[in-house]
Amino acid sequence: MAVRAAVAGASGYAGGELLRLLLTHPEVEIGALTGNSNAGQRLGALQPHLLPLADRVLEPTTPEALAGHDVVFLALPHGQSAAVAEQLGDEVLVIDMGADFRLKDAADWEAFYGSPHAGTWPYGLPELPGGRAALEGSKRVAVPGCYPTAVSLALYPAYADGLAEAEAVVVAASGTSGAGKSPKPHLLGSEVMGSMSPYGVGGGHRHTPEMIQNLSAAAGERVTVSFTPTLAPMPRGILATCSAKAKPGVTAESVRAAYEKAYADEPFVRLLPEGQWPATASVYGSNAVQVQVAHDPAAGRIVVISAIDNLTKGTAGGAVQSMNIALGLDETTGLSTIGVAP
Ligand SMILES: NC(=O)C1=CN([C@@H]2O[C@H](COP(=O)(O)OP(=O)(O)OC[C@H]3O[C@@H](n4cnc5c(N)ncnc54)[C@H](OP(=O)(O)O)[C@@H]3O)[C@@H](O)[C@H]2O)C=CC1
Ligand SMILES: CC(=O)N[C@@H](CCC(=O)OP(=O)(O)O)C(=O)O
Repeated sequence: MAVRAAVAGASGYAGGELLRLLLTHPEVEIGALTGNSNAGQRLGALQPHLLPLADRVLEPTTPEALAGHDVVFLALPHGQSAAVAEQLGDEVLVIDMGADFRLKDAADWEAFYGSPHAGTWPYGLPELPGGRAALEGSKRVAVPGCYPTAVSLALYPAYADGLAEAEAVVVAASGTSGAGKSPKPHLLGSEVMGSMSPYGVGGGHRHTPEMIQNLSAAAGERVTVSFTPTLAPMPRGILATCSAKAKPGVTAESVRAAYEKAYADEPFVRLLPEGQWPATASVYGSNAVQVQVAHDPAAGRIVVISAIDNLTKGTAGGAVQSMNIALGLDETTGLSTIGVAP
C-alpha cells in the first residue's frame, strides 16, 4: 500500500524540491499540499517545473488539511513547525525540514534563534555514527541544515578517527536558493549576479551550533568551529572548504584511510579519486555528496572539501532518505546520485 504524504510549505523552495523527488518515489502517493500566503493558488503558478501537480490547489496549513496521512513533511520557516507538529498526533511520521528540533541544547537554540526551544528529535543525517539506528522506526525526524550537512560529512571522519584537534575552520559557498523564496534586499538579482559576498561572519550564523553538536559527538570532546558562509551567484549548491589542525603523527595516508573506511559503503557519499575535486555542478539535483581530502604538512592541517546540492541532500533528499529509513524502506528509494551537466 502506498505511503500517503502531505507537504506543508509546498510553495517554497524546499517544498518544491521535495515534491520533485516524491513525484518519482515508487512508494509514495502525494496527498495534501499546503501553504500560507499562497493558499488558494494553483501549484502550477508557483512551481511551474512540477507539471504533474500543476492543477493542484494549495490549502491553508491546518491540522485538518494535514490529517489522514502516513507522513507529513514540514517545509516551513524555522520557528513555525513546532506548533503545527504538536497538533498532528503521535502515530504519523513527521519530518521537519526546518530548524526547530535539530539542536539538543536549549541555550544554543535560544541564543541563535531567539525563541523558546521546542525540543529535540532524531537527527536526519544517517551517515553520522549511530545515525541510522536513531531513525529506524522513528515517528519524528529533524532534517539537518544544509551547511551542517556539508560540513559534518566533510569533517566527522577526521574526528571519529581521532586525527584532528578540536578546532575547525570552515568557509562555505552557498547558492541563493538556500535563503528561501521570500524577497530579501541583499538577494536581488543585481546584488548577487557576478559577485560573491560573506555573511554571518564571526560565529553569528545559526548553523554554527549544529556543526559543533555533530562534530563534538564524533570527537567525544567539544570541537570549536569558525564558520564563514558566503553567497555565490548560482541557484543551488554548497561547496564547503573545511580544515582542522592535524594531531601529531597524522599523514596523508592515515587521513585518506579514515575517509575510505567511513564512506566505503555509503550509498550517497563519494570520496573522489585522488586528484579530483568536488564541484557543485556535479551534484546538481542529486542526493550525492562529493568529498575530497588532503593533508597539508607545512600548515599541519587536514583539509576536506565537500559539495552538495543544498536543496537535495541539504534538505529534501535528506528528508526522503530519512523517511525511507524511518519507514523501513530501502534507504535509496526514489533518490538519485546522478547530477545534471553541463
Ligand atoms: N532552501 C534551502 O536550501 C533549505 C531550506 N531549509 C529549511 O526549509 C524550510 C523552508 O525553507 P524554504 O523552502 O527555503 O523557504 P521558502 O521561503 O521558499 O518557503 C517557505 C514556505 O513556508 C510557508 N510558510 C511561510 N510562513 C508560514 C506560516 N506562518 N505557516 C505555514 N506556512 C508558512 C510558505 O508558504 P506561502 O508561500 O504560501 O506563504 C512557503 O511554502 C525552512 O525552515 C528552511 O530553513 C533547510 C535546508 C536548506
Ligand atoms: C544562502 C542562505 O541564505 N542559506 C541559508 C541556509 C539555508 C538552510 O539550511 O536553512 P535552515 O537552517 O533554516 O534550514 C542561510 O544561511 O541562512
